[in-house]
Amino acid sequence: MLSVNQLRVSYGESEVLHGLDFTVAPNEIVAIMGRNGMGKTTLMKSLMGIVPARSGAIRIGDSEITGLKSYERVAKGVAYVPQGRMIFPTMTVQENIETGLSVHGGRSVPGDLYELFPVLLEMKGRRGGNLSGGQQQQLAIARALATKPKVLLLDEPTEGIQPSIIREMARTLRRIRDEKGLSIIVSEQVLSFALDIADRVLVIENGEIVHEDSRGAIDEAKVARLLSV
Ligand SMILES: Nc1ncnc2c1ncn2[C@@H]1O[C@H](COP(=O)(O)OP(=O)(O)OP(=O)(O)O)[C@@H](O)[C@H]1O
Repeated sequence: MLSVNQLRVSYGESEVLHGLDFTVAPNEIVAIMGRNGMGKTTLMKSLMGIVPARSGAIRIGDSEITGLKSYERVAKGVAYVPQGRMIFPTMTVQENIETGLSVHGGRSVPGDLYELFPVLLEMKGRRGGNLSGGQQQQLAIARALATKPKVLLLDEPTEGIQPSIIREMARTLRRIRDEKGLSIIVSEQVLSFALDIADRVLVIENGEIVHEDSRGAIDEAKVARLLSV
């Protein structure tokens, strides 16, 4: 569904991603792991069109999206849950989700979103800023799903979230993948969460993919070593 070829990204003269190659299939969850500063957020932002690619190609199916603006990528089926969630704090839960509907001209929040996240139904009239961190993360995921994506990008979704909620989030993401057949890319530093959800783990170090394992054959010790300083 998503393919990335020789993707290079720079900030000014400083190249941060040095020619990444990977694909993500429909129904597949890929975890991009790596220590702080290794380029995970930059990769997410470049897939979303927030930072430009210096060279290389990003495709959704056969359609190249490398030069497209972010909103055009959303229309092509890419959705993004940024690090820190970035929900709209003064808008209600329902209004936050509705911002995602406009992409396809929908008016009301589809029931299946509230089915995935019952807590959001309970709180639909509350301001986003008054929700807990875990609830805001669910809201950010619901808002992304409202755009009916083919590829869902999540940047460090577990950051600042308590362990019981992280386990629930893992279950929900697997359910979303199974029910909607999405490709999910999640950047992560928490190994237990990645092992819980990922069909494949890629480890990024200094802007290059240095290790790749598939579910069932994940070399936990090696990945843990790459994640430790
Ligand atoms: N706007 C920017 N201008 C210049 N350099 C940047 C910018 N954003 C990030 N960088 C640099 O790019 C490199 C990769 O950063 P990035 O944020 O992608 O890493 P990360 O793996 O997501 O880390 P974290 O886990 O802390 O979010 C780092 O060396 C960082 O200092």
